Amino acid sequence: ELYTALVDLEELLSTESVLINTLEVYINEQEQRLNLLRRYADAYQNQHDIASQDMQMYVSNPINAYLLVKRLTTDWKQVEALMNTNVGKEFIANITSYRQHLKFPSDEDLNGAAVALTRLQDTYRLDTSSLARGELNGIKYSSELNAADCFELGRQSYNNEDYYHTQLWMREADTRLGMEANETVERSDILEYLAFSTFKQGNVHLALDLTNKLLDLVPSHARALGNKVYYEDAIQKTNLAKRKGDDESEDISMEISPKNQRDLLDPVGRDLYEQLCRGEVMTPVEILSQLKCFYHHGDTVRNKFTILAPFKVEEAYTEPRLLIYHDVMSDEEIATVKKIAQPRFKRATVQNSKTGELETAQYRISKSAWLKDEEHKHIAAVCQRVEDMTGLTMTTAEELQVVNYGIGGHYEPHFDFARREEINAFKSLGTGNRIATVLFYMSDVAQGGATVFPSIKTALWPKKGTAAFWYNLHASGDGDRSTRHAACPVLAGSKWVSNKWIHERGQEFRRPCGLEPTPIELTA
Ligand SMILES: O=C(O)CCC(=O)C(=O)O
Ligand SMILES: [Fe+2]
Repeated sequence: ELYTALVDLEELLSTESVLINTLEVYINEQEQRLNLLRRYADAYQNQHDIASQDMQMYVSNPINAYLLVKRLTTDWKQVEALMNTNVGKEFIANITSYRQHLKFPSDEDLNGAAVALTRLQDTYRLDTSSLARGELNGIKYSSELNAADCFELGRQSYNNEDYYHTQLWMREADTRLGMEANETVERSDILEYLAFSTFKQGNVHLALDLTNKLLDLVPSHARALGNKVYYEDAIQKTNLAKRKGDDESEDISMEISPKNQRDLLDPVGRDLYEQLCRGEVMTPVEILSQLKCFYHHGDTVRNKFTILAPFKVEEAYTEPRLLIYHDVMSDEEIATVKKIAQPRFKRATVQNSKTGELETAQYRISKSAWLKDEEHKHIAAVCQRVEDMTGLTMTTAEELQVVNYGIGGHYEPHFDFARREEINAFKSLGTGNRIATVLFYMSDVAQGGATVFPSIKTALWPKKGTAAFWYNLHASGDGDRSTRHAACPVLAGSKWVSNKWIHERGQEFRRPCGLEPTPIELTA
């Protein structure tokens, strides 16, 4: 699961460089072998030409006779031996041993990376051709995809039964193939996937057209012949049914699959979420006009430092009160946190609300690790800072969770607090629910990666060193459902955040009334 964090992908580049070296050495050895064989062949040809001029004369010379026999016995044995040398075997054995100590991606990684690309494509409305040209929102970042690369994206989508993206990428593969001097994929393979995914998307006529095109290329294509009959049959039945005026059987076997699996989930909510991620929806002006910036001194008795250097706080929303603290994590602290977290990264899990089990899920793609205060003075300092910022006790807070998002990494809308219906959540901790969240941004993100709150139409854009703060619970202890939030997919760059989740126990006299007006929850 390397694709889930960008830091892991970096290691793949060292794997690649080892492989490139190995391949170079292999090619050299093969070339040497072939050169030697070439020399043998030339020598044979040379002698043979001489012999051909006058064969009788040639063999009547005892030296020639000897040489001829020699060439076809011991010499030829050497040629055979050379032809037989399996240089590759040794190299393959080497590569197999690399697999034990170098990072290699798996087929699952390939699928994950492909799904991530299609997710970015949907969320940020990227058109397939621009993406294939290596452009993200008009900015050219990477190399282009060739027809075979596009074909593979289509094939991965197909394997995930995502026929919408199969169609998009197979069409792009076809377009790109038309421009290729050295074709990287067979057109018939593209057409086969394209026809079938078109059928799956409900367009039998087009599926038939495409199948006919495929049969023009490969008349004996067995599956295409079978499908052609099947599609023609389906069309005929539909026509027949139409003539009979029998509405019910109109769409025989034409199951129309949704755009993709995720569109099955609450389309309105998804739309708003994606608009926020794209920066198309912003906090309503009537809220914006109420927002202020201020200095916050915190507990100046305990921490005199904040008298001189108070926290710079910016309100991002009123109710729930969303606060942005500027410059609350130094570059040095960030470097420490990243360094300690990286070797411990594990794919982030989510709690199954029915079984209580932790499991991985497509809707949360990142890697994370937990850091204890004792591990480094910088980690302890960050924890103390959260106490100074919020006035809440850290004695019942969770350890610092550090997160890195990989290609298309994201976390779909969720609550940080446990809902009543959820089994097990936080029970074992004995510290109550997650009363508040502090989310530190430990990197800037080139494109995408906002934290968005759909219920309040607000997006926070990552800025290195800042932190967001909000209460997840009303003063009553009930969850504040308007704090539902998500991490948008990262489009370009690497996103690092860390979370400090603060719990209820110990806050009885701490939650400052002044800082947080708490309306009575009406909607729980
Ligand atoms: O990364 C983000 O922007 C939000 C992360 C988040 O919501 C979480 O980890 O609970
Ligand atoms: Fe969250």
